[in-house]
Amino acid sequence: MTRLKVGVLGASGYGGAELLRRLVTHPFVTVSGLASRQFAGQAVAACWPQLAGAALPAFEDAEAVIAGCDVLFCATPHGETAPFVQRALAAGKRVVDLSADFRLAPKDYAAWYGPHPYPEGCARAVYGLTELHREELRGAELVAVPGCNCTAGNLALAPLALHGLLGEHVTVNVLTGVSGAGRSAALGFHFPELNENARPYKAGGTHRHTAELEDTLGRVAAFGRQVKTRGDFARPTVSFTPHLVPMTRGILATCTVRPDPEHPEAAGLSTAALLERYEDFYRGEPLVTVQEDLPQTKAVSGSDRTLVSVRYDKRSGTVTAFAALDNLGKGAAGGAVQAFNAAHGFGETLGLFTQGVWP
Ligand SMILES: NC(=O)C1=CN([C@@H]2O[C@H](COP(=O)(O)OP(=O)(O)OC[C@H]3O[C@@H](n4cnc5c(N)ncnc54)[C@H](OP(=O)(O)O)[C@@H]3O)[C@@H](O)[C@H]2O)C=CC1
Ligand SMILES: CC(=O)N[C@@H](CCC(=O)OP(=O)(O)O)C(=O)O
Repeated sequence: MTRLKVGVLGASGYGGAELLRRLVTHPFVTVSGLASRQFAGQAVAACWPQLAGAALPAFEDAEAVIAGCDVLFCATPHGETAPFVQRALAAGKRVVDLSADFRLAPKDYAAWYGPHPYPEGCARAVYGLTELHREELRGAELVAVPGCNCTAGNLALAPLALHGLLGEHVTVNVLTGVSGAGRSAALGFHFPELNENARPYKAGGTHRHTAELEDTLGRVAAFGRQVKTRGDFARPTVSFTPHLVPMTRGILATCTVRPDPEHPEAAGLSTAALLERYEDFYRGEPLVTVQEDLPQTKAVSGSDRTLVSVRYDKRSGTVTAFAALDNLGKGAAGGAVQAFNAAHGFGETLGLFTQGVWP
């Protein structure tokens, strides 16, 4: 099979670096270009010591990267990315976008981000959570890779959504590593401010990932296991609170719901019964492991796996679902390469890391 020429925008950022670490090992990919404004003209090692010696071209400007590729990965900030995507699609390229620019319908994007820079593009995008959109991803010209917090929360809760067990209100709390804020994060992300510290942020229903959580859970409740990106469906209300904790990588999502006591399955709920439903839901998934042990972030660090578990609290009638993933792995670059593989009919784990590193 001929190799696809793949270009990466935002290659000097954390998401970009993790894309390169995966794409250099992919048997059906040649990395044809890397873009950075800060490092244009320099070798990759000038920016990334961990990639010194890898078979990668020097950084150049974004337009040259777009012109030279078959498939473009965008690891650039939301709002800045849509114009690149528009130009790449117009030039007949396929796009895998790690930013938030094509995840939501234009009216929802406007509510959380402001006016959409290229609203027509949204209709061409497939949401890149492969476990739920695998069929729809095949042949997709534009993949909108989910956010890291949403990947964790939605993988934790999707089996409950399928069974109608979300109840009236969904609470999603995440602990997130600092690399989630990107390499260019500002004051407040420096070591002295983070070390020995844990702090919530964007609380009170203000985090832009709330819309993505509600979208995905609504889709699963409405359409079942293989869902469509667009369409009419009711959304649950999600209360989402992220917490920044002093670790480099990782997301741990802890999600609590109270199923309707009148629901036909409510009387038979137990942890064992829930784990069985989760195992059914994720059976055969190469990158999601359902386990009885409670997930922890170190077990997925450096990998593209997600660990999921669930508990029933009989006393309060609540279900708590957990997911752990690496925000730069399954939560960004790993999820992106998995969706790229699904879109192109490649083996889904090509280029990916199915095991983590420990310690
Ligand atoms: N970090 C994470 O855990 C996750 C990140 N994402 C998303 O992935 C994308 C990248 O995030 P991350 O790698 O963390 O961010 P970083 O801040 O680490 O990197 C951002 C990259 O974008 C480039 N860039 C910034 N502004 C522009 C611009 N106007 N035009 C062209 N290039 C630009 C920068 O390169 P230079 O300045 O050299 O040009 C840099 O390479 C974002 O959309 C983010 O939301 C998604 C899931 C998880
Ligand atoms: C620690 C931290 O700040 N995390 C970021 C993660 C954002 C992210 O990467 O998600 P997108 O792809 O949607 O931008 C946040 O919570 O906003």
